[in-house]
Amino acid sequence: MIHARGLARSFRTRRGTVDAVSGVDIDVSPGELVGFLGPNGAGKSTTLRMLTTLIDPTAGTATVAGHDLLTEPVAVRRKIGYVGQNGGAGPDCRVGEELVLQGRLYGLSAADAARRAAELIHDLDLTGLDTRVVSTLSGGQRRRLDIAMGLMHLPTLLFLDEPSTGLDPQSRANLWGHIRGLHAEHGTTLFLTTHYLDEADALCDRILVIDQGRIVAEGTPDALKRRVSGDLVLVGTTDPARTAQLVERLGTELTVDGPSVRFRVDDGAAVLPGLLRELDAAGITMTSAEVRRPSLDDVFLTLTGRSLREDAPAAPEPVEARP
Ligand SMILES: Nc1ncnc2c1ncn2[C@@H]1O[C@H](COP(=O)(O)OP(=O)(O)OP(=O)(O)O)[C@@H](O)[C@H]1O
Repeated sequence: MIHARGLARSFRTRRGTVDAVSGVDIDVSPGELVGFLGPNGAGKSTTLRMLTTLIDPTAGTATVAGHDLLTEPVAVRRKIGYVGQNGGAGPDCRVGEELVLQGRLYGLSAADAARRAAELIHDLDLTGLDTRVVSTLSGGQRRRLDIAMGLMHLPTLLFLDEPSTGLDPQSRANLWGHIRGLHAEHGTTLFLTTHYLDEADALCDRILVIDQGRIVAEGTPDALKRRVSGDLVLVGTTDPARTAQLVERLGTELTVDGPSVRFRVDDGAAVLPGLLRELDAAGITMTSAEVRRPSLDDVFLTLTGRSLREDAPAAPEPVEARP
């Protein structure tokens, strides 16, 4: 669905040239839900704007939805939907009219546009809002309208630029539900940018991590987490000093903190039963046990030497768990 090779974009500014994107390769298969994760200024929006034909690359090639980005930009635009950070709906327009107009702009007949608008109003939980003026919608409703507009012409590929930025936790969770629903029900290929780790983790089948214009990692959320050196195991026992001696050969980064012993191993769940038996044999009681899988933030830290959270705005909390 997307095949990009060496895609790059630089901008000339008064202070010199900014290499916003420095040659990225991207492959997205039909039906995937791919997240493009990176801190502020990493190059996410610039990449998205190139892939959606809004700006030309300075180097590289790409096919998007089966068409060449450089030689067939109009065909690309017909096949894709794009929901930018600021949305496309005019503040003074009415929800239903705006959707129908969008459909008409993409060549749908008046009847087809009205039918499609009604479907999307239902699918994106905008029922009862079709005569409302856009500026009176809540942030979550507005974002869902933006997505509906991006879907009016039945694109096979939808680009979403930071879909949940600015939304409260409830609206975010609700929007994620809708995005998952669209993906599951219609098989729409989705490519979204985010600087929220929890969003990438909760929504995406696969994540590309971009930093300073380059893709620094790629994989499923779980596979990326496995790239960090193993699970963190925390066990509480009645004799932490002797416990530490027993676990010394099991893992690395061993620390004792009060009754708790922490260490890192490849597979925390696999070592716990054996450890429990050894502690039992030594007359030591295990009072608690916890295995912590690495977070995507740990991945980013391992890859770049700095925390993603240092750059990214804090995500609203709390958020729903992945179903
Ligand atoms: N039109 C432009 N002129 C000059 N520099 C630009 C322009 N657009 C983007 N840049 C620069 O390119 C780099 C990448 O910007 P981009 O907007 O792609 O990052 P991003 O990952 O989307 O960030 P954010 O999460 O803040 O939206 C930044 O250093 C930015 O300042």
